[in-house]
Amino acid sequence: MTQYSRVSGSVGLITLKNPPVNQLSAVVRHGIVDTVQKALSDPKVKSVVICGQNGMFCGGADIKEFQTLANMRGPPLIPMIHSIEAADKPVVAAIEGGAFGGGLELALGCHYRIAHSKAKVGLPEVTLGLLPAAGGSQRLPRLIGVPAALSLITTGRHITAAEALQLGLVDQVADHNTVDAAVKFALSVAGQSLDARRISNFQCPPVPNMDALFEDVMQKVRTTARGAIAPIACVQAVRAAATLPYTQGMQREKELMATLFTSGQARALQYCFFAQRVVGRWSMPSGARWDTSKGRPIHKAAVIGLGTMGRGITVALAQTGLSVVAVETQEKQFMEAKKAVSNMLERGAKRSGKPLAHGKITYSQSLQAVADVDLVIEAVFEDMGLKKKVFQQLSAVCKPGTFLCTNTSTLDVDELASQTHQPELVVGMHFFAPAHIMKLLEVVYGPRSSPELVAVVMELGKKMGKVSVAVGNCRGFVGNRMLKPYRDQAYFLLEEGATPQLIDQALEEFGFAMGAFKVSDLSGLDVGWKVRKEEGLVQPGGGSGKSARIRNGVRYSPLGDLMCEQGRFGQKTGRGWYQYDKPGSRDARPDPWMHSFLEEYRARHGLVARRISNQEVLERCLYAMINEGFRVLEDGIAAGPEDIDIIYVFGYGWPRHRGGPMFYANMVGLEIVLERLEHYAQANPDMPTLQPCSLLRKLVASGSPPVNKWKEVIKNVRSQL
Ligand SMILES: CCCCCCC[C@H](O)CC(=O)SCCNC(=O)CCNC(=O)[C@H](O)C(C)(C)COP(=O)([O-])OP(=O)([O-])OC[C@H]1O[C@@H](n2cnc3c(N)ncnc32)[C@H](O)[C@@H]1OP(=O)([O-])[O-]
Ligand SMILES: NC(=O)c1ccc[n+]([C@@H]2O[C@H](COP(=O)([O-])OP(=O)(O)OC[C@H]3O[C@@H](n4cnc5c(N)ncnc54)[C@H](O)[C@@H]3O)[C@@H](O)[C@H]2O)c1
Repeated sequence: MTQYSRVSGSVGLITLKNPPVNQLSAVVRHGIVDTVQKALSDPKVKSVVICGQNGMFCGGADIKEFQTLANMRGPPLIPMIHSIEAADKPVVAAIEGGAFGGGLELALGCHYRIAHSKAKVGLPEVTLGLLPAAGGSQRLPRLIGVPAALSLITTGRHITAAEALQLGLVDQVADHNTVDAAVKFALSVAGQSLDARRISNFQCPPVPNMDALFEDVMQKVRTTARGAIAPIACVQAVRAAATLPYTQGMQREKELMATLFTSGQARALQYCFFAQRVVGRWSMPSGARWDTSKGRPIHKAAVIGLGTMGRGITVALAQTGLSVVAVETQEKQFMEAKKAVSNMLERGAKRSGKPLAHGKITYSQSLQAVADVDLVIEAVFEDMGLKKKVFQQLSAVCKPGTFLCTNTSTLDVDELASQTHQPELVVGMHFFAPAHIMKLLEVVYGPRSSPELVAVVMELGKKMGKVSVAVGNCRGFVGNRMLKPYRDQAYFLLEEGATPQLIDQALEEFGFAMGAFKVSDLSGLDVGWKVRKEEGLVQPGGGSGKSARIRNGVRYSPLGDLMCEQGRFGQKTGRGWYQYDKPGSRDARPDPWMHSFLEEYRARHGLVARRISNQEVLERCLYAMINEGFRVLEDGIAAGPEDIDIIYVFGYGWPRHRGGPMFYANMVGLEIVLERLEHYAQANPDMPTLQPCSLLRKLVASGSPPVNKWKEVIKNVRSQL
């Protein structure tokens, strides 16, 4: 709703009231239209201020209303904003908290904008698969110029009030009560001419070499968009602002929006927006939940092992303001880590403009130094024997009640918990490399983990700026468990006739940041090789005969092992599935050696290469992964499809505009996924990961309900077990 009052004698004050972010629902739009009308027709009112309740101006259009255009009721935003701009009394937007999307567009329709110094503004529509279609794409370039508008609209980034002032997006920044400041300002401009304040009348500030600018931006956007269409439409809309009269520009904005609105991408991105919030409302099979479990404050934390991961985790913790004890036993690593952490912190401070967090870290080579910390994150080598020893030591050294967390990527968290005096105080905190940058944190609880600890760790993840997802304990947890069948299929396709480039290209065209083989080169082929050797899966020379490609009755590809035997560990050795200029280089080039290597391999194993289509690559890799996702849901390892999707979008480079693997399966059609899996499983009886999981069958049998209804089917399936 919208509240109206007259203040300071002659200022009409309109307050948007629609928790949580004063989003512009139909009722709010009605309220704005009515109250603006009231203010303009009241002769005692000389100027108007629009603000939002609870320290928030407006979070934009109500995204929940975006199911279909036809469902949108109430006054449309565009004429509402036009009538504010056309008003003959000055209208001032008092921006507290934030003005985003339609909220900022509303403010751009006002004649003046005053923002609190802590407020943020932005046009994040592109992140929802849309563009600022209530005039934002046309007004912003007219106000702040084409280059700055392109930067804001194509990225959706939020900017501070200071930056907004510098760009001329707001007229004044207030340090104290913004509404009071806006009312004072409104009184001071009452009666003044508004001709020069209506942005739609402005010409875009001229840009030299405009064609070149747009070509350049379009090229950059196409490269980074990875198949997303909204950023491209945003450039086209700004181009219309720069080249067409306002009314025609608005028409173009409308046409572009109509295309985006009905695209599956907008649905996927809006699903991701809500899914990200759903995963914050975690629950455990025991019934413990986010809203009934209370954590306790963490003042001091420790990190054990300062290798690749430990360094990033130390930085992420220090940046939250915590005191951190960083422990590393090897002298060389110890010295290198200190330098590396310090450099990472400096770079982070430069990027964020926030002060350095150096002083908060103390370094030690002894585990005794962690005796008084509240929480420990272990990040030593991925070796169960070593980790068990470290957990026994931690349990002996730490004060009672200390939370013990492991950053293992695959090992059994319960087994580690069983090494300690208080197994209920042990969970996994699975960060992704680089740990201070990557957004995802998998929080892995076991059957004994205390809800208090899960609450603490989820909260800590939030403070570190992570998207934390609580999942159950199993090999590889959710992310790496689902990655295995995906990778296996990529290897099998190589054996059957594909090349690393062919597979990667298909996956990158789909929208992945990197294909499976480029990722493998980046993370190092030796990591998996070590694990497979420990598991007794590796036969020197790849073995021969039928058994060479079968392990425990299941198809196995020794290709990765053979690559490692040749010292081809990926980027670190300058050779892997691709070749690189030198070790450590990132520029992957196809390696002709690979051709003869694969030919020789196929000949040895009696395999006849066939043509593999992009469709087969996508179906086999993605559907195998999705099938495992259904098993994860069936096993209760993830609470719902949203958890899986968020893990993949934030941790594994899954294209956000495709919503995550489970949402994608739903978009493709569960019956189609089932049919294709059945087809491939029949052709490959030695690949059980292609055998459709029973939950997928049950979902199809219950009419393929939309993804937000799956939880009900899963609940029924579990209750029948
Ligand atoms: C032809 C047709 C013409 C159409 C015209 C188009 C107009 C326009 O260009 C389109 C838009 O404005 S598109 C919109 C452009 N605007 C945006 O993209 C801004 C989206 N919002 C945000 O980025 C963040 O919420 C804030 C930064 C506002 C606050 O961050 P924070 O303090 O960390 O809080 P939090 O945890 O994030 O959210 C709290 C709760 O609020 C909920 N909710 C939030 N916004 C909502 C909305 N607009 N709606 C509904 N709900 C919204 C959110 O779901 C959550 O509830 P839940 O029950 O837990 O799920
Ligand atoms: N590298 C990744 O991409 C990645 C991603 C997610 C999780 N992980 C997991 O994180 C953990 C660490 O991986 P990493 O890549 O950082 O390994 P790393 O080899 O880079 O670092 C491990 C560090 O631990 C130190 N260490 C060993 N024993 C120790 C002890 N008893 N006390 C203190 N320090 C000790 C080593 O000296 C080394 O510096 C592993 O469990 C791994 O599975 C790694």
